[in-house]
Amino acid sequence: MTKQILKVEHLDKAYQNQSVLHDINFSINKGEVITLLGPSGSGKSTLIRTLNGLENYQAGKIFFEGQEVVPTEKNWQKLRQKIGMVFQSYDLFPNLTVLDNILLGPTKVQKRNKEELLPEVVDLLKRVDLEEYQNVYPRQLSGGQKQRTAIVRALMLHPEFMLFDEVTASLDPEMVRGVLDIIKNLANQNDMTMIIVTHEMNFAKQIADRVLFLQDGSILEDTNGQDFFDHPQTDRAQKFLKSMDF
Ligand SMILES: Nc1ncnc2c1ncn2[C@@H]1O[C@H](COP(=O)(O)OP(=O)(O)OP(=O)(O)O)[C@@H](O)[C@H]1O
Repeated sequence: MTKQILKVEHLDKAYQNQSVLHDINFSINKGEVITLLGPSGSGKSTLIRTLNGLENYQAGKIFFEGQEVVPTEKNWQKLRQKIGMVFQSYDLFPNLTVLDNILLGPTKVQKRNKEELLPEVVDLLKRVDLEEYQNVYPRQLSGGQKQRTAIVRALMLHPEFMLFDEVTASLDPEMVRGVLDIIKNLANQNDMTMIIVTHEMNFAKQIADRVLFLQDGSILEDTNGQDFFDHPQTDRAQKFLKSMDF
């Protein structure tokens, strides 16, 4: 049976007096990959951050695995053990090595011990080609390496659901592919559920089971990935794809 991971109902969000998300409704099932597309300022980052409790909202409901999320900081903290998030800025601690950055969450939040965690960290670092960098500090890494470290850090908490917010936006072009390949591998393995904000249209087309297209804070299209790229229904989405040279 298909398991619904997340459902959003009638979500409204404003910053001060500026309304940025209006009546957002969608759901995502286990193993599904959604890409969130839309012009700059359409509300993509705000929406994805709201799903992880990093932004408050004024109206609407969010359900995680069938249960309504009562939006208190304590509840979000608990949920963030199940919902991993990787941002455009890597947010690594500069005074901690790669290894210690990765171990911080599982040791502090989940109270697991370092020795027990090490084989898993090493395995994940191997998978992202960073095995040699365990004892290096973030300032000694390239942007792509930092981003791959941030992804491993998120995966160590064994999330059921991953949110990626423009993770390649600040990377040099030659670093982008490595990071996108890791996300693609994750999507193909483990039945990982994902919502991805990206400006990389080829990647979005390859990975998206579904596309949510946002415009001015509203979902204009919620459609199967292939259909969105082959036959966008709205003029606005057609124009958007053209503007992205797609
Ligand atoms: N912290 C904030 N305070 C006030 N307004 C904000 C804040 N963050 C975003 N906004 C506004 O909310 C709207 C949506 O911004 P958001 O960053 O979610 O869009 P986006 O689709 O992710 O854009 P981009 O593709 O450029 O990253 C914009 O008008 C933006 O100026």
